[in-house]
Amino acid sequence: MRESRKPIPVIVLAGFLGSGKTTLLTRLLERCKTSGLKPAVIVNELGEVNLDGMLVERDVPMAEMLGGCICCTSRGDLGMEIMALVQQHEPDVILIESTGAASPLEMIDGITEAAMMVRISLETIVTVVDGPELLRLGRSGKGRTYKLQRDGIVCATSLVLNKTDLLQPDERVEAEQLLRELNRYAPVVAAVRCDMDERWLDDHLKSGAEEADLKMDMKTAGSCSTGEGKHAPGCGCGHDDHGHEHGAHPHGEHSHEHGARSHSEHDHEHGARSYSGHGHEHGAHPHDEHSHEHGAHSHSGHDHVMAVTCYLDGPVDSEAFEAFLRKLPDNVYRAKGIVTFTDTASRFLFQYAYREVDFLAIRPQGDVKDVAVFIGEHFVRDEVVQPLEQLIVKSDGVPR
Ligand SMILES: Nc1nc2c(ncn2[C@@H]2O[C@H](COP(=O)(O)OP(=O)(O)OP(=O)(O)O)[C@@H](O)[C@H]2O)c(=O)[nH]1
Repeated sequence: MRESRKPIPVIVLAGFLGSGKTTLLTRLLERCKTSGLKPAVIVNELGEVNLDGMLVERDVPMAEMLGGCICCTSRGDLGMEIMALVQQHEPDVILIESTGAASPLEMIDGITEAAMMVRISLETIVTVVDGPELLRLGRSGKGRTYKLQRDGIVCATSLVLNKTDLLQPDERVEAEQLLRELNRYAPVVAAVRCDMDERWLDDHLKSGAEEADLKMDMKTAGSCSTGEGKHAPGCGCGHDDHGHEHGAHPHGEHSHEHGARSHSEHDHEHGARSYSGHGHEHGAHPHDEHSHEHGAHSHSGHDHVMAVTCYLDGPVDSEAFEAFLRKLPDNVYRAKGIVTFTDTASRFLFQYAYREVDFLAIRPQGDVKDVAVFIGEHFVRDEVVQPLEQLIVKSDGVPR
């Protein structure tokens, strides 16, 4: 158990929607496990279901802040969650994954407020950057989405240039230069699937290890430092530690052509929270009045980023579902959820980010409903939800 007088380090995982925060969270948690560190996690999602928690092992204390953006909920809420975790679990390190639409600057206030009550210290803000998206938005150099992405980069103490497998070598150089221009101080590491080396992970978790006087086997840590531009090795894993099939296509194929990818998360459910403004504009969602009719709930954390949560009350055909994802409107840039297919035995966690689709076979514990969450800018809810509802096969075996 940690000495009570030493502050517990808090690490914020920031980064725009779909950049790879949950991927990094799972890597940090795996490293905590091998290092004997006891983590606690706070997960924040724009949708009303904790899909990001799907892969967090059940013995890791986790607080969920769902249905809104951590930086827009009252700072007190974040502070209360931190205090509750510290008091109940006495973790060695607290990892906070923010929604991809959060401004870390706003979260810092909440964490600092908690620091006045319990012994914690904000050690690191790691911002995970989606390489291709950075270039796309950086080249246009304008728009609120770019501003959100830029804010995350500017206030980072550590930057991960992720998804470099999707960048040409010259594009990677351009992306690194752009990051340098936006933030001259934070070390930048390029990565594929946030596959950071052990040294990097230990450096980010180390204050917890030192303070808690726990055994961190530094001999196993790589010799590579967190230097600028260091390229982390690509992920070669086919399985995760949770007995899930990794990277499985619903038809059993591993399709590189279609960008089928693997991913791991956890599930929980929680009620939506209310907002209090901190200098953002918050409008009611224009389609809110329809949301309950179809079992879907819409929510807008920032006025231009909205999330629609849609529960599915039957299975769908896997090919039709994948085709549906590929035809999502351009302004829906993130979708994720849990589906049951008519033509496979397993249920799947699906991920969609900027036209890339991933399926992961899962066996959720407990009563987990099929659900899809769509996140984007100013999209028309029914253009997304109606085609999906038409795919749902009712108990008589007929699609709607
Ligand atoms: N090609 C590629 N895909 C990646 C990489 N890292 C993550 N992904 C995929 O990108 C998608 C989003 O990854 P997540 O880790 O869930 O991203 P996130 O930032 O937690 O997403 P939100 O919580 O929705 O903001 C998943 O399908 C991942 O498998 C990478 O380096 N390369």
